Amino acid sequence: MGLIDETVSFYDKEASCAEDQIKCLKKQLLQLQQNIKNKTVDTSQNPELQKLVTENTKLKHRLTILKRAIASLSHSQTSRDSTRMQNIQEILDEIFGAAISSACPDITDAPVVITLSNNAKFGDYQCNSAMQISNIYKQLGKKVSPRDIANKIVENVSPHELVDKLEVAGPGFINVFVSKAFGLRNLSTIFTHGVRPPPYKKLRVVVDLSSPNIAKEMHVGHLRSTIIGDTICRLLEFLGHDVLRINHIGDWGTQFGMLIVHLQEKFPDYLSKAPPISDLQAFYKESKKRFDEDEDFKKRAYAGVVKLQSGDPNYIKAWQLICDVSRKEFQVIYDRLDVKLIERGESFYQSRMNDIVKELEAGGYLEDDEGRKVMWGDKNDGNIPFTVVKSDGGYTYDTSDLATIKQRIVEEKGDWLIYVTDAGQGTHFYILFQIARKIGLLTDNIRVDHVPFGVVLGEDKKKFKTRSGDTVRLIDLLEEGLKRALDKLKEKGRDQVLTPEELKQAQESIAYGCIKYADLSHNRHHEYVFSFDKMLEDKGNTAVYLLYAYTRIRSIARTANFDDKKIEDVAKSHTISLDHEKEWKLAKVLLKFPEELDKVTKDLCPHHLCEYVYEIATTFTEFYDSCYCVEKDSSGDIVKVNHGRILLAEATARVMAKCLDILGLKPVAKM
Ligand SMILES: NC(=[NH2+])NCCC[C@H](N)C(=O)O
Repeated sequence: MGLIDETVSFYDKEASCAEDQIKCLKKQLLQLQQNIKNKTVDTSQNPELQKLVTENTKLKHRLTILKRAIASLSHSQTSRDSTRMQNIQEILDEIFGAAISSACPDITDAPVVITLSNNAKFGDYQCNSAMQISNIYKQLGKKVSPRDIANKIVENVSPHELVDKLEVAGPGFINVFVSKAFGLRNLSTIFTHGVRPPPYKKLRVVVDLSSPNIAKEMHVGHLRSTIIGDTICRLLEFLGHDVLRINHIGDWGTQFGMLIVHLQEKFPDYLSKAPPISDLQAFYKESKKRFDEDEDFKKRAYAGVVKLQSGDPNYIKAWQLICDVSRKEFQVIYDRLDVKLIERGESFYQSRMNDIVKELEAGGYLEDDEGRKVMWGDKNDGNIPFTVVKSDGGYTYDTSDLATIKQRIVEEKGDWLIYVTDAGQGTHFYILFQIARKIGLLTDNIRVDHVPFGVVLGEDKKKFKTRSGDTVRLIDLLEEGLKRALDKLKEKGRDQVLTPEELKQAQESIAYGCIKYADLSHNRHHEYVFSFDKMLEDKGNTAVYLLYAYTRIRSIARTANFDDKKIEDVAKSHTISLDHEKEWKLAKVLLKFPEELDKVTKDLCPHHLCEYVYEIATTFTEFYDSCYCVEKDSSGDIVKVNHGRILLAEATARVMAKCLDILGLKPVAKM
C-alpha cells in the first residue's frame, strides 16, 4: 500500500468513526428531545447527563440573577436621579425579580408578574407569580403551595423606599402598598424640576405620518395618520428621543404625466403666467377624464412621466406648480391642527430607487415574473412578492418604500422606524420588513413598527362620505367643527362671559381638540364612527369634558389668589397633602404617569393615555368633592386656604397639561 492509499484509509476510518459518533449523539439528542417533550427527563440513568443538567440549571440561574442585577444597577443609577418621576411598575419588576430568583433558586427564569390592583383594599399593585411558580414546581414533580412560595418571596424582597407594606392574600397573591414617602418625593419633583419622565436611552426615531397625495383629496384616513402620528411624535419627543417627522407625500406617481400634459395643453403659457389651478381636484378630474377617454392623450401622458422622471426642466417646472397648489392646501390643515412636519415626498427617493434596484439585482434577489421584476419576502407565508420594477421599467409604491427604509437606516441612522398608515397597508409593510431583514438592512437592534389604524365611518356606519356621496374635504370638516364648537359655547352662554378673543380661543381649542381626541381615544386598531354630536358631549371621556375639567383645576389656585410665583413659594414652604384617603388616591393616579407613558411607548396605542387622563380628571373630582382647598365665608371672603391641597391640585393640573400636550390638545385659560 502506497503512502497515499494509507493516508486515504486512515482518513476513511476516522471519518466512519466520526460518523458513528454523530449517529450516537443524534440518537442521544433525539432521546433527550423526546424526554423533554414528555417532560420526564430521566437523568438518573446517566449520571454524566445528570451532572450536566444540574450544572446547566445553576448556570442559567446565575445568568438570570446577573442579568437582573445589571438591570437593577443600571436602573438604580438612573433612578437615583431625583429630578424625575420614577416608573413604579419597573421598580417592582426589578425588586420582585430579584426576590423571586432568591426564593426559587431551582427555577430558571421564573415568571415575574406584577399588575395594578383593581381594589385599593388589596394594595396598589399585586405580584401574582406564586401561582405560576407553584405550577412549574408541579411539572417538575414537586409539591409546593402558592402561599408558601408567596411567603418566601416576601421574605426575600429587599427593603425599598417604594414599598410600604407587603401582604400575602388569598391563594398566594402578594399585595403591594406604595409608601407615601415615595409618593411625596416623586410628586415633589413636579415643582422642583417640572413634569419629567424617567430617563430613556435617546434614540433616533423616524416617523412617517400624514403622507397625503398631491392633486388627490387629502381624506379622513390621512387625518387619522396625521393625528395619531403627531401624538406618537409628541410622546417620543417628550421622552427625550430625537424624532424626525417625515411627511411622505405622493408627489411622483404616474398621475403627474396626465396632469402635466393637461396643464401644458390647457395653459400653454404656464411657464410665464401662473395657471389658475387652485381647484386642483377639479383639474385632476378633468385630466383623468381625458386620460380614460382619449388614447392619444394617454400616450402623451405616459411620455410625460418619462420626461418628468428624466428631469426635463419644463416638466419639472409644471410639476412644481402643481405640487405647490396641493402643498398650500395641506399646510392650512397642518397649521390649524398645529402639526409640524418635514416634507420629503416620493420624488426625494428617485435616485435612491435606482440604487436599491441595482443592489437587489446584483444580490440576485430579483425574479422575473412575466416581464416584471419581483422580490419575495418569506415565500412560505402565503403573501405575494414585491413588484420592484414594472414591465415598462417603472417603479412602484413597493420600490419607493424599499428606498425609504434604506434611507432611514443608512442615511438617517434611525434606531426606530415608524410608518403610520391605514390597516389596509398591513401586508405591504409586513413584506417590506421581511425583505429589509433578508437583505441585511434591518437588524435586531433596529425597531420597526407599522402603526395601522381602522377606517373612519359615518354615523350611518358606512364609509365616511358627504351627503352627496363625495369624500369629505378636510377643510370643510374643520370648519364644521368650528361652527359646532361655537354653537356649544353659545348654548352654555359663554359668549356672554368671555371676551371675543377668549371665545375664539375656546372655540378653536374645542373644535380641533374634539376632532383629535375622538380619534385618539378609540383603539386605533378598530374602525371608528365620526360623530360631532358624540365628540362635543361634555360628559364622559371627551375632549370637551377634559378641557373643562382642566380649566376648573387650574382655576382653584386662582380662587386662592395664588399666581405662579406664589405657587413656587408655597411649594418650597409646604408639602403636598396626602393624608386624606381621596388625596392619596389622586396622588397614586398621578404617580402612574411614567408607566402609562411606557405602555403607549410599547404598543403605540394612544388610547391608553386618553383613558389615563380621564382617570385623572374623574379622580380629581372625587378628591375635590370631599376635600376643600379654599374655604370662603358667606360673603365670599377667603377664610382658610389649604396649601398642601392647592399643591396637589396644581400637581394634577401639571400632569394633566403634559398629557393633553402629548395628545395635541390646547387647553385655554378660560372657556
Ligand atoms: N412610506 C409610506 N408608504 N408612507 C405612507 C404613504 C401613504 C400614501 N401616500 C397613501 O396615501 O396611502
